[in-house]
Amino acid sequence: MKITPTALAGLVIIEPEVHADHRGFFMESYHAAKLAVQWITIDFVQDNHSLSEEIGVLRGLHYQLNPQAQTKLVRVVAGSIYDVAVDIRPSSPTFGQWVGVTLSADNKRQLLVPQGFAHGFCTLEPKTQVLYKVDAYYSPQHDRGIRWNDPAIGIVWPTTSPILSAKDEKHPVLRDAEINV
Ligand SMILES: Cc1cn([C@H]2C[C@H](O)[C@@H](COP(=O)(O)OP(=O)(O)O[C@H]3O[C@@H](C)C(=O)[C@@H](O)[C@H]3O)O2)c(=O)[nH]c1=O
Repeated sequence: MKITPTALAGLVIIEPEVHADHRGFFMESYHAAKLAVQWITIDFVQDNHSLSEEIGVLRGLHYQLNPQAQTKLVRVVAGSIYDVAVDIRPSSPTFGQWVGVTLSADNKRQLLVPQGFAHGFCTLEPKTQVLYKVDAYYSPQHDRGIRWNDPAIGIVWPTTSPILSAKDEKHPVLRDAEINV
């Protein structure tokens, strides 16, 4: 398992070891003890799975307020996404900065998004399926969003006209968002 830090503290890319043979491949997609060796210990409690039918489906930018803030371990099992995390930790020296990584069924990369980040992704292929583990249960009362195209954040998405949910069309910009994470 290879762990690569990003420019944002705590946000890391994880690449599992892939064992390929004539049948296909095998990999440990999650291994608590191997992550613990790298000082990453998380008690995941919920697994999520989404399917996006079209290219250009954008889900985000999402987070939950305390005490239901979530760490997310994101991976793709069909298709590919441009996966984005924005640092919204109020006291962080990188507050408001973002990182984007391509995750695909082929590259098998995972993005570990810590609590204190807003998260979103845009599909790069039709019929893309995303799996992610979270360490706090979904809580609609704590669920919040930030506008995907907040100019102050300046994310360079793969499309300027994404397919959005009704909810994601209405989020405030970061400056107006509630962020007691
Ligand atoms: C996130 C979530 C949603 N739901 C329900 C609520 C709603 O009826 C339906 C669809 O929810 P949403 O529109 O919020 O789904 P979606 O836009 O896919 O939300 C997800 O986006 C990505 C980027 C994340 O980071 C996730 O944490 C999550 O916020 O599923 C659950 O039952 N449990 C959950 O954990």
